[in-house]
Amino acid sequence: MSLELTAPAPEEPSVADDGTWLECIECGAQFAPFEDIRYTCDDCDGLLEVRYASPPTWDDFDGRGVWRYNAALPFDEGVSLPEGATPLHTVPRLESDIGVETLRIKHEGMNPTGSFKDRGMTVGVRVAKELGVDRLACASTGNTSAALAAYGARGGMETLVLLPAGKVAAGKIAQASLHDARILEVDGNFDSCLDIVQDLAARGEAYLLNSLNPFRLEGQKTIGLEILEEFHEDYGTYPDRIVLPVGNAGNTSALYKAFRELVQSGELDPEEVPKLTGVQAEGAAPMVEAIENGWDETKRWDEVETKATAIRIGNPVNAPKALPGIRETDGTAVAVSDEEITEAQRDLAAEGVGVEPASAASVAGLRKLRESGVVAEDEQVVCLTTGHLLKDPDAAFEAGDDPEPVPNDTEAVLEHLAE
Ligand SMILES: N[C@@H](CCOP(=O)(O)O)C(=O)O
Repeated sequence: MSLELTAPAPEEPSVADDGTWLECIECGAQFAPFEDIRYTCDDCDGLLEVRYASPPTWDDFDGRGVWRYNAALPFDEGVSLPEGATPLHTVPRLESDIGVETLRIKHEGMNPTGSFKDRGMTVGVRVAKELGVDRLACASTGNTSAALAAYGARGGMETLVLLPAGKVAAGKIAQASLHDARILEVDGNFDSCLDIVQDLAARGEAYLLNSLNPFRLEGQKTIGLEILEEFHEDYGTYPDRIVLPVGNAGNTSALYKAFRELVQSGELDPEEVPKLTGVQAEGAAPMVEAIENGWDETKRWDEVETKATAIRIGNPVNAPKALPGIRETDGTAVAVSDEEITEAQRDLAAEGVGVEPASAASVAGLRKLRESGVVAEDEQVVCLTTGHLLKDPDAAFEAGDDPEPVPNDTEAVLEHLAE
């Protein structure tokens, strides 16, 4: 495996603030982290990454949840609900049915607002406070808006969310609404919403907290750190592969960064880095297209459709970070149909794990890759499930069984059960 490491400068650059700085992944330009607001490189518009003079070691970590990993984050604590420390479920029947040596499910739906976005927001909203901004904003297929609304409320800040009209699951809008976000429904898809939010941010109207913001991804790195720690505790090894749903490609980028930092600090052998394996819905699969064609960038899909609304995205902004993450860890990407997603949602539910459709894409993708022989039977695999079942009650009703009406009478109920 050729795990390319972009090592930090041997000496801290002059822009470093407490050993932390921002660096462009394209041209290497470096910026002070908290003096000005920027999301991309001033010189070439490339994506930025947060860099640290001292990458973390396992011994640095202490406590529970996202802030256990503060040695790998820009602050010691954040605006917290708290988040992280999600379960790594065993699923014995599914494991044997799919036919891999080990299958564990990292259920990010068990975060405070029901998705992994909370990990990014606890850091992102803390940074917003450091920068002294008033208004936070995001484009969202739903989960980011729910998390931003809750963490913004926790931080006492104004929040603005732009959603694609008619394409956001009910649970997610309810969350943004009750947490008092100002909700704008745009007559367009998620990618158009993000274009507008980027324009608003560029005009200084709001602080952008989508995963284009490099600090969001710092919080999301902790998913990878938790998986490695817990898996190692249980098996004495690290997983061969981590399979994850891909929308804006923030998690793929974040996990890759977590692994690179551990390699840099000598805590992880490049050979032990799990293969990052992305799964998209067939109707919204620009990353799969880029991986299959060996492209260095994705082409924007203007028309996207899938019942997995959380990954209904045609222009993944983090593709320049995520494509190398998949390639350099020897991973792959695969597209699955909506039917395969629903089937996987039922499979997980049969093990007691309730997830929204996009989350089930990881399991659907694993099954497909196992059937085609890309994933071997002796592999140890972790699938990431990104959001809770209750996020999308309509999809759950559609995938599950209908309630049966019965008379208000015990004998009649017994008769009905005997039918
Ligand atoms: N699925 C996401 C889409 C936005 O992604 P982000 O990670 O860039 O915020 C959502 O829940 O809105």
